[in-house]
Amino acid sequence: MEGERSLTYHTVTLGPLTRSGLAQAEIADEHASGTGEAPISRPRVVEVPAGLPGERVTIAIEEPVPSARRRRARRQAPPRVWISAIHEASPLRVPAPCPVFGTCGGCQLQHMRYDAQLAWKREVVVSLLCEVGGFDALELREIVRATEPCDVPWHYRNHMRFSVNREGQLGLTARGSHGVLPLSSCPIAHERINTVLGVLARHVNPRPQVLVRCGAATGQVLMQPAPAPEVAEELSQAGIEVHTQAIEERLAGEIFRIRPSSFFQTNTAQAEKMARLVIEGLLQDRAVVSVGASSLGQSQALPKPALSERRPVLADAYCGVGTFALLLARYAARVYAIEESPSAIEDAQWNLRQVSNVEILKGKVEHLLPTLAGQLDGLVLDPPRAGCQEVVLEALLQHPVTRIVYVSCDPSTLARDLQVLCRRQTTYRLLSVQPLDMFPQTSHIECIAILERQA
Ligand SMILES: C[S@@+](CC[C@H](N)C(=O)[O-])C[C@H]1O[C@@H](n2cnc3c(N)ncnc32)[C@H](O)[C@@H]1O
Repeated sequence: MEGERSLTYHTVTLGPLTRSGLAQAEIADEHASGTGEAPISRPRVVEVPAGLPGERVTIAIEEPVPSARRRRARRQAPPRVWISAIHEASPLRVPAPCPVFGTCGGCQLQHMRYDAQLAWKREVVVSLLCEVGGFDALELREIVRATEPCDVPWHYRNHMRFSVNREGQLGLTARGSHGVLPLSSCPIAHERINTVLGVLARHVNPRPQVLVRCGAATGQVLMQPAPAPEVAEELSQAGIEVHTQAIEERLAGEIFRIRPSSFFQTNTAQAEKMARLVIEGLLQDRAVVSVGASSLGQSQALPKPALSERRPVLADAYCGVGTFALLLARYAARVYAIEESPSAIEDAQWNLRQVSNVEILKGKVEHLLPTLAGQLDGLVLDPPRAGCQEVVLEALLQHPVTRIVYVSCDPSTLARDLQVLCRRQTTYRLLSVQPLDMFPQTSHIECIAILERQA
């Protein structure tokens, strides 16, 4: 009936996790037979937040209210599902510290032991590389490394975008809805962001959103919009001097300026490891640099380049504020840094102001890389979640580059692009894929893949 919600309870054994980190549960769904006889029972799979494979649980399912708009669009909203009782818990289950875990759209895995999160992430990568990438499961055993853990898998996020509800309360949005869950702290936000959140929770905040960023290594805090004077005063008493235009962050011994809308890696400690993996992946065999796995995560300047070799010509495609370009400059004859966002370009120009061998190319990678690829010895690709455009991959097939390091925040588009580069054509060989836990407690997976041109 229109406007009435239906709520049912089912006791089930939970199946595997989806790639979004939700447990699958099969239930029997009853439909009217249409003949006036007994209803027909059909199996249906629902996705259960905060569940783990093999657990015996009772789940509550609240069907959405059918709206005329959705009926016209022939689109049914997913039901709201939650665990109402756990009868047999998985040995992988741990208490989730966040009171809104399971309801909040931010985290999916707080209830899972951290070592199991890491193992699950590797499995997701392997299965996508098999199913989408067309790679053989046996060869992937060697190629896909164990997920690189985050040393402290809490309070790592240096960037949070909070939503503000009609009452001016700040929070994160509930899973599958626009409803705001008011918060005064978040267990994955950096402690300085939580200090800000604690102060803002006592005030009526401007809608629709408040962005808070902090330099994990510098301690600087940026807010947008700028806080009202009385809020700024309270923040100052809490030890936070607010920046509104840009902050600085230190990574691998270099300082980067970051403006509010420029991309910067969300987890500074893991970004440091990533930077080392990128440099190592691109240059290791050139005897230009040796950055062993043992040095991962050490917050110090990168090693000096050897002087013996011809220095390579490199490109940092989708370069953001110039992170990899700046770190690679000392090892290269020339680095081309490609970026389309005006804000990130402005930051990159500042961050690269003291290096003379980096050229910033403003525009889309798909427009600029095809004419550049033929000159390159090495390339970093770090696209957004959508992965690389077909024209970018085509250019890399037409003009093979000796080494490519592909940094990906979505293993499904990584697998799709690797299929083109290494399987549809065998122009490149996949040397390694290193999952790196940039986003602990969530289902997001970051990977660094290293490709070599086939002889
Ligand atoms: C995942 S971020 C990587 C940034 C940088 N490599 C880093 O580690 O900080 C992707 C970047 O690509 C830029 N971008 C997205 N689509 C692009 C395109 N088609 N051409 C050029 N840049 C693009 C975004 O503005 C963003 O800065």
